[in-house]
Amino acid sequence: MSGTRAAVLGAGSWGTTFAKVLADAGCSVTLHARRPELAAAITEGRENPDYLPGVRLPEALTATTDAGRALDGADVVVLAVPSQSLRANLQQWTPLLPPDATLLSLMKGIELGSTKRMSEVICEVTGAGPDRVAALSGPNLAREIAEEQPAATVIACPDGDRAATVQAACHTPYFRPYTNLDLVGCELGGAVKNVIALACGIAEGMGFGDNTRASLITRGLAETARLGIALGAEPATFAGLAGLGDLVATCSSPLSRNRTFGEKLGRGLSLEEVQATTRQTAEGVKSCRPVLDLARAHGVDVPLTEAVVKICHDGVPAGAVLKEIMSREAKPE
Ligand SMILES: NC(=O)c1ccc[n+]([C@@H]2O[C@H](COP(=O)([O-])OP(=O)(O)OC[C@H]3O[C@@H](n4cnc5c(N)ncnc54)[C@H](O)[C@@H]3O)[C@@H](O)[C@H]2O)c1
Ligand SMILES: O=P(O)(O)OC[C@H](O)CO
Repeated sequence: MSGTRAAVLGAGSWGTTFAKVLADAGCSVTLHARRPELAAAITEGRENPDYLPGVRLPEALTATTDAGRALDGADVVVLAVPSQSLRANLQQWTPLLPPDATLLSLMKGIELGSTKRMSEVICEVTGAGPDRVAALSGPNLAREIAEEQPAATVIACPDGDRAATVQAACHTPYFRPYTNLDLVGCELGGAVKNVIALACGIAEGMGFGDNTRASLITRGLAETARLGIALGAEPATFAGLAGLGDLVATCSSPLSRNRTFGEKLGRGLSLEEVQATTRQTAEGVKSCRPVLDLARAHGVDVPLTEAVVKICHDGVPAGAVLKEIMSREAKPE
């Protein structure tokens, strides 16, 4: 869709990859990076060596450390920073936002403390109405998409026309976006799958195989849908790309940061030891707590999320949590 101007704020794995998708779809794209050396490597070297080494970035994509320059005249503003830093980042960017631009969240997390979804944080900080805010979510491991391996995704927005405009702006021969009006369900699917991927990684690290993973995926989907429905989501969303699709990809792929993080915990490393091994974002580590808080506030049972919180934050050994979860009261499926 030639003529669309996009600003992508956050030059990590997914921000850079999605900036490439937009450029490949015909948009003119400016990517905001925090470090000048990274902005220069992207604009002059056509590569993001820190997050996507070896991937050639298109000519229609430039990078800058100047947020005002990136946002000037943007039709679509894409937010691609870690969920827990969105509020602070947005407070700086809000005065620079073009008044009618669509605000598109790529983030998959729930805010600590407030238990807000990312679109709720965006509306609160920027004052934008909910019809101006969209979220993109689906089975989208950045590296695979940067390599142009075919994948599908969902653009969720309560305003269907706006969702369709974003869909057209990022549709390429390797990236196929669908629209969905269920913003709550799509955002929740993306946030909770990271918690379940941690559980799958922990199981992998403990030496368990495919039956365990399939059981976690299936019961993880059940608790995601229970919570989502309590929050007003459409049940069908959880059978779609932003639900089951993303859950399967993230829980199965060695490329997933959440699954990899869990695997190291399952092998016996402490949270701090695992954190020291990566600079990339494993959103489920922080989001598991607000997901549990949200579930408790709505009287929803989320045993796998509770188990992940215990292992990550309460120092309970994975073996003890496993025994507890397997001996829960037997019940119908
Ligand atoms: N990587 C993927 O495959 C993928 C796919 C779909 C969705 N997501 C989601 O997209 C969001 C961004 O993920 P990512 O993979 O690009 O993360 P990343 O860790 O690769 O990059 C994060 C980016 O945010 C910037 N940033 C700005 N403020 C920051 C702060 N205060 N602290 C730390 N970094 C800050 C960093 O400089 C970096 O450029 C996450 O919510 C993630 O769940 C990621
Ligand atoms: O690497 P992860 O675990 O953050 O997962 C990346 C994407 O969300 C997969 O869709």
